[in-house]
Amino acid sequence: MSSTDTINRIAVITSGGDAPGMNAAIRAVVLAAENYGIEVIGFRHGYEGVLTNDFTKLGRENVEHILQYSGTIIKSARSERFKTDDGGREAAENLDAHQIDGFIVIGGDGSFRGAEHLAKFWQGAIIGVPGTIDNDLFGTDNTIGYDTAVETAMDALDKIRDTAEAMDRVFIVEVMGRNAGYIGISSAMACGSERMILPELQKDKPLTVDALVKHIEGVHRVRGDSSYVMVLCENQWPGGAVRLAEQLEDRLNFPCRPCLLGHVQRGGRPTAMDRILATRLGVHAVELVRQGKTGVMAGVSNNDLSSTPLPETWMQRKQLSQELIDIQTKLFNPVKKERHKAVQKEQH
Ligand SMILES: Nc1ncnc2c1ncn2[C@@H]1O[C@H](COP(=O)(O)OP(=O)(O)O)[C@@H](O)[C@H]1O
Ligand SMILES: O=P(O)(O)OC[C@H]1O[C@](O)(COP(=O)(O)O)[C@@H](O)[C@@H]1O
Repeated sequence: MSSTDTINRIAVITSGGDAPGMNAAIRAVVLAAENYGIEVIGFRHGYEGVLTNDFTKLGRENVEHILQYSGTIIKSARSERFKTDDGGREAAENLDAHQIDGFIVIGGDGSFRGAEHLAKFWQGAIIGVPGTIDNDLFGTDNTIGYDTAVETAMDALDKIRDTAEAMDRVFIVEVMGRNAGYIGISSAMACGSERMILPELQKDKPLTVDALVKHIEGVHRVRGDSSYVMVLCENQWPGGAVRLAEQLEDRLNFPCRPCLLGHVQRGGRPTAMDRILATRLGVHAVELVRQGKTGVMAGVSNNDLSSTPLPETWMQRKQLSQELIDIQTKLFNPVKKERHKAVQKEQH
């Protein structure tokens, strides 16, 4: 394995879904590397660029003023070809041809699986940097992009609430997260949503149209005419928010509107939190390469820098906060509160 003295050149890719803050992470890698006299090259379009040898040299002048922009200056992509053994071997040959000592991949769990795949064919140091809006990686408090995505969802939900409240409407707002409920629960709490449909809760006790209708009617009974904003995580309802809105409208006989936030959540100015996280993790990744570490993800745990073996990042499940779930589903659930009051009245 490489040691501090032998690190001359590092390659970096952004892979999988782009996330706000990826540019800040690239910048941090380049500036930290330059500090140690290490050259950096960026392969474009993730692993695909490593296969096609599509690369660019990255120096201070390329990255100085990019941290306020989302997207990624070296582009991101998904590559099916890389997943094969031939793909892995070809990528390794290209990295050797460039005399790369360390490889930094900024992406999500799929990209880290790709890093493990590469390690079968390539001997250099491989470090993962968690970049995904989904926040679904074990070994780091937050992933790069998550905070910005929640801000974006919150902004949209606040706007939806204005119309919902003015017209006493039900809205179903679909947020991203693939199969994780982090964006869902955080944006729901930040906006005082009446109901959330999260993958983590659906697994134990899937919600039905009947249960949702009952809840909406319960909220109307408690509050009178009022808005009702539901946060639905993607992939949690057949047909998504559009279908669910139709099903509810059929039963309730008043307007239920769907709203899909989609890729809006992947763009926009990264929040300060994401820029700072990305900067810390980019620098940390370079330091890990210099220390001769490989096969780990650079993370921040309890606000301290950490490193976690790559397979653990996707094999161990990061848990949603039970405290947040309880506040949303029990303490602040208007219908549960009504029942609680009724029980208290009976007891006196
Ligand atoms: N099991 C795997 N083996 C090899 N490469 C993989 C594997 N899973 C994902 N990859 C590579 O990582 C890329 C990004 O993965 P993907 O799941 O799409 O995004 P993310 O990293 O955001 O989770 C894939 O297109 C593929 O090139
Ligand atoms: O970019 P695509 O192919 O539309 O994929 C959408 C998916 O990407 C994400 O935005 C980010 O996920 P990844 O970081 O794992 O790619 C998910 O929330 C969403 O399910």
